[in-house]
Amino acid sequence: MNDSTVAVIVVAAGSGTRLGRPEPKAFVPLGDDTVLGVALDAVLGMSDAPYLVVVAPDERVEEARAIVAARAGGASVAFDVVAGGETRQESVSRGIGALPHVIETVLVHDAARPLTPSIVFDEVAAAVRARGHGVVPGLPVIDTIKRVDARGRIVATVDRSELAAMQTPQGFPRSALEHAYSRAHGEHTDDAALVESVGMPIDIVPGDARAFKITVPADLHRAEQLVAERADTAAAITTPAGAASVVVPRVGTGIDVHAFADDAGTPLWLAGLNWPGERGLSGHSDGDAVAHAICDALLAAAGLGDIGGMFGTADPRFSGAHGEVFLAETVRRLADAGFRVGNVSVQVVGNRPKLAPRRAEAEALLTRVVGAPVGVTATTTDGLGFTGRGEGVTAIATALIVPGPGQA
Ligand SMILES: Nc1ccn([C@@H]2O[C@H](COP(=O)(O)OP(=O)(O)OP(=O)(O)O)[C@@H](O)[C@H]2O)c(=O)n1
Ligand SMILES: C[C@](O)(CO)[C@H](O)COP(=O)(O)O
Repeated sequence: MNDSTVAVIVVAAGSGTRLGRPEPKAFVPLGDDTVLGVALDAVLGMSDAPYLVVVAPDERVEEARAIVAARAGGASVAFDVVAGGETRQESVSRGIGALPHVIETVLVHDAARPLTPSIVFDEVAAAVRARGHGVVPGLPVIDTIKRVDARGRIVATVDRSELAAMQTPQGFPRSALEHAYSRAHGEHTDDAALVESVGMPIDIVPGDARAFKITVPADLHRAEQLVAERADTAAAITTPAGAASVVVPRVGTGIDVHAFADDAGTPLWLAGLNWPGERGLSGHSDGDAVAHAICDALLAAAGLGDIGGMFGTADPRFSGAHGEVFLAETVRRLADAGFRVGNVSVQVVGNRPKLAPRRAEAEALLTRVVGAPVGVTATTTDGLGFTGRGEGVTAIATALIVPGPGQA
């Protein structure tokens, strides 16, 4: 058995009213499994197996125990299953009550977010241990948000740069979580809100688009598609029949360089974002080297040429055009050619802008436009070369794409 001091409480006791299925949401089929089963696989994929507490509807505790035992036994993971309460908060509270004494770090996770990658659990647990206080994954808010009155009339537009959409797993030192649960008043929709309410600090780390919550039928449909894609990939790689028709992914590389503009008033657009206060890049379009490098990597992988060949270098229709325009069209052309994007990794080389504070925002925006995970990293060249002298920016992208039937 594991001797971890980390526990994950998986809350699965909700009824799933908004999903509108006869069975509670965690027991709804997902692929050849259930929502709960898929969520547990993600937890059990952590690099160090945690202690597991599953909180199930009162009448489904034994069914949940069988689902957990089938997996946790093989993984030598110690676990408990307890009955939940009327609200999520009550269910979490009952999960906390089932923690063994040795546990020091607690992650609370919604079973309703079954496709959360295991690495998110690892990162949240590591961050809680390193910082000694609460850590929750969040994504930047992409839509414009309005405050609305009871009549449905807009009262104000909220500054979304101050907002983040909360996901789970939400991690806390055990002592902080227990303290907050023993002191908090009223009902809170997540554990961070409850811990905040007693004045304890919580940090946000980047969430993951795959950690979306299954709330309404469209979410379940999206999860089913992702699970089916995962199963197809696994079958292609692991089964003898699949080996004969294995789908070979393709990779492509793209590099783009733009000089900083002479005019200090030129706005900077990079990674799809506007960077107020930073000098812009020169170019026929908006000079977004990150978006352009990604386009080249995608086009190269698909054998569709490059961004210059596709959009020209002086077409007046693209004068000042934002990177999103080129990216969206590139992805569309790939789809027409029978490819879908697996993932993209792009590195920015330059002194400015400092990417780290807005990395999550850039990744979320690019991920949305590309329709697949986009990771963004940044580095400097220790003062060497044109990037080191602060004369411009380089971006280097690698894209992995998957051919559809007939393309392999
Ligand atoms: N009494 C409750 C309510 C919710 N949850 C869990 O909290 C997570 C987030 O809740 P939500 O997605 O809102 O689930 P439901 O309450 O089931 O959905 P609905 O509000 O549509 O009924 C889910 O994993 C759910 O199982 C729980 O354990 N106990
Ligand atoms: C915990 C949570 O998933 C964070 O986003 C969310 O608050 C719970 O969902 P609900 O729909 O508010 O119950």
